[in-house]
Amino acid sequence: MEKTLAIIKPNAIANAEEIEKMIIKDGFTIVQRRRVLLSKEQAMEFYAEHRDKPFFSDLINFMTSGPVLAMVLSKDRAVRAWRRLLGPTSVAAAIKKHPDSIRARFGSSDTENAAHGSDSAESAEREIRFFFPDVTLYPILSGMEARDFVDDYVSETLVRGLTELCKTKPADPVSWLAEWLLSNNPYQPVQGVH
Ligand SMILES: Nc1ncnc2c1ncn2[C@@H]1O[C@H](COP(=O)(O)OP(=O)(O)OP(=O)(O)O)[C@@H](O)[C@H]1O
Repeated sequence: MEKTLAIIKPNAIANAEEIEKMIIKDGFTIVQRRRVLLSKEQAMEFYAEHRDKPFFSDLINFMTSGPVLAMVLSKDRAVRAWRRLLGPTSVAAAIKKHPDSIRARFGSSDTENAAHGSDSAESAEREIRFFFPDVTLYPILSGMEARDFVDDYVSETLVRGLTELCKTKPADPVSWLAEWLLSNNPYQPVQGVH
């Protein structure tokens, strides 16, 4: 499944719930979500390619004027599908040509156009890293591949954890097991020594 980055911009954050419903209805899975207030430096880095455009300072002021909701969306051809649901950059064009699109419904001007979407798979990867540095971008395994992965990397540790759980009998077994698995994961990332 392809992934893309969606941002609900400050002028549409009050409509985030309704926009999320549109996203789900369109068949996307929301893999990650994070509400953040961008600093000017972060917004300038994110929109660096537009640094010489006349609308750049308005864009930076707008994007830092309130919280944004960043989401990783997953679906077959997610980049293209999300941009279709967004509608054109210009809100006037969106209202005219795609009145059901997110920008037509929730945008208020060419800058305050409600939401963002990555423009290619490459941009999506970079932009997802920007907001979610820890996210796994590898495809989610299914079927035999998933079973092999569980056999090779999960079962042994999980059985050890469940055995300890039975011995310990904690009040909240789910949280206890989650903590135990985090502390006993044999595949923890190793910190390099520089
Ligand atoms: N002509 C313009 N006047 C004012 N603001 C603009 C204009 N063109 C773009 N912007 C603002 O800059 C953002 C980035 O522009 P870009 O050309 O990358 O559009 P986009 O790819 O449709 O939008 P986004 O990158 O936010 O998904 C736009 O979403 C909009 O907020």
